Amino acid sequence: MIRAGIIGSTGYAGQELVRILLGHKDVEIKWYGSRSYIDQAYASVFQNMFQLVPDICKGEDLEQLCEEVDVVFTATPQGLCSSLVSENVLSKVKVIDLSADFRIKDVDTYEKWYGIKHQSPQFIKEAVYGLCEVNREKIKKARLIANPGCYPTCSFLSIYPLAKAGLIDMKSVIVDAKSGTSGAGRGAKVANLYCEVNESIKAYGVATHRHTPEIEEQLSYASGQEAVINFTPHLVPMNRGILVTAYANLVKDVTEEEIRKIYEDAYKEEQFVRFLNAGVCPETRWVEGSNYVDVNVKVDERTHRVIMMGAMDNLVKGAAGQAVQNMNLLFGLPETEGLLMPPVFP
Ligand SMILES: NC(=O)C1=CN([C@@H]2O[C@H](COP(=O)(O)OP(=O)(O)OC[C@H]3O[C@@H](n4cnc5c(N)ncnc54)[C@H](OP(=O)(O)O)[C@@H]3O)[C@@H](O)[C@H]2O)C=CC1
Ligand SMILES: CC(=O)N[C@@H](CCC(=O)OP(=O)(O)O)C(=O)O
Repeated sequence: MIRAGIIGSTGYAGQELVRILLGHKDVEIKWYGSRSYIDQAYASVFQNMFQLVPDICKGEDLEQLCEEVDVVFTATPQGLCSSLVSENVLSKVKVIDLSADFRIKDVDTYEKWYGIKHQSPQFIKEAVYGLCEVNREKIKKARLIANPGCYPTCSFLSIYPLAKAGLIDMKSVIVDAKSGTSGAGRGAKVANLYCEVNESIKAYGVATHRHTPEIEEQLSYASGQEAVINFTPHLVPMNRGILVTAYANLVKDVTEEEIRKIYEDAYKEEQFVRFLNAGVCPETRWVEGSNYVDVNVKVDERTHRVIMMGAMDNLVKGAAGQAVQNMNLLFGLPETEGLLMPPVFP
């Protein structure tokens, strides 16, 4: 059995990790980490875990934790993982960080967009960006995984086949994205109260959202060119889900059929990326609770642009599910272990 510890198990992403790992036949959760609920029963924080989790919450002592487990998930705010990780820790356990601390390779870019000083830049280079569809082989050998952001996962997987094929102008990409409120975490914030979110939809972080450099960096690697995007996230009144609609100028004359073939080839071996039939638009309701990303593409011949669409569950493929997918690769397990639950509907 793989022994797992979760720092931040009392947040939304952490709770989703608990839910998924409880159904994973090769994993035993040994450490339910928290900051505010130390010594309290985990099931008193999340009643859905009543009679399923008898454990008591513990703190975030990573040095102690790494004596007791094989893998540590950090589902904590930006800056925490980088302040805890050390050579000693990495020599003993695998670390999968759900925050952004190790996603961006250039430390100045991280510090500029996140507004905080990086606490352990010496580990940025070795950290592997945990997008399994692209970095599978590197992930298998890693000690430290930077689990991708929710918007970046959905945006990147929607655009990736055309970026890689060199068919779109990488400075013309516009990503319009929408997220349910669980994306903002469980912490109390006025902006996330029911009356503030319900019956309304708004853009936020316009031209300043911290996921912009992450998406640009990954698209640059995929295309071999510098990607510069406009990224606009929106908050929508639903619990879970991310929807991406991305636009780009085509740089060659290609037919819809040719483009569909590129997507089919890119994703035919991918268990968790579902390339939909022509004309079917991805919807968050068809992926909720699952590790699937649904994508589709449409050429607008009139404007010579292409529209790339994606939908996924921000807490599963956008966070905990992707983290478990990474863990499976790190421990030589089938990548899909514990992750084949079908989407929930209605
Ligand atoms: N929500 C989402 O859709 C996604 C989230 N992520 C990332 O996952 C991480 C967690 O996000 P999310 O679950 O939404 O956030 P939440 O606010 O819901 O949860 C944060 C968790 O971190 C714990 N925590 C906060 N500060 C500390 C600290 N100083 N020491 C130890 N533990 C601490 C909290 O403990 P306590 O409850 O005891 O206060 C809680 O368990 C973030 O980095 C986020 O960017 C990534 C992709 C998607
Ligand atoms: C709706 C909402 O507020 N979403 C969050 C992003 C989700 C998240 O937690 O960020 P990471 O994926 O980088 O970890 C935000 O915009 O800041």
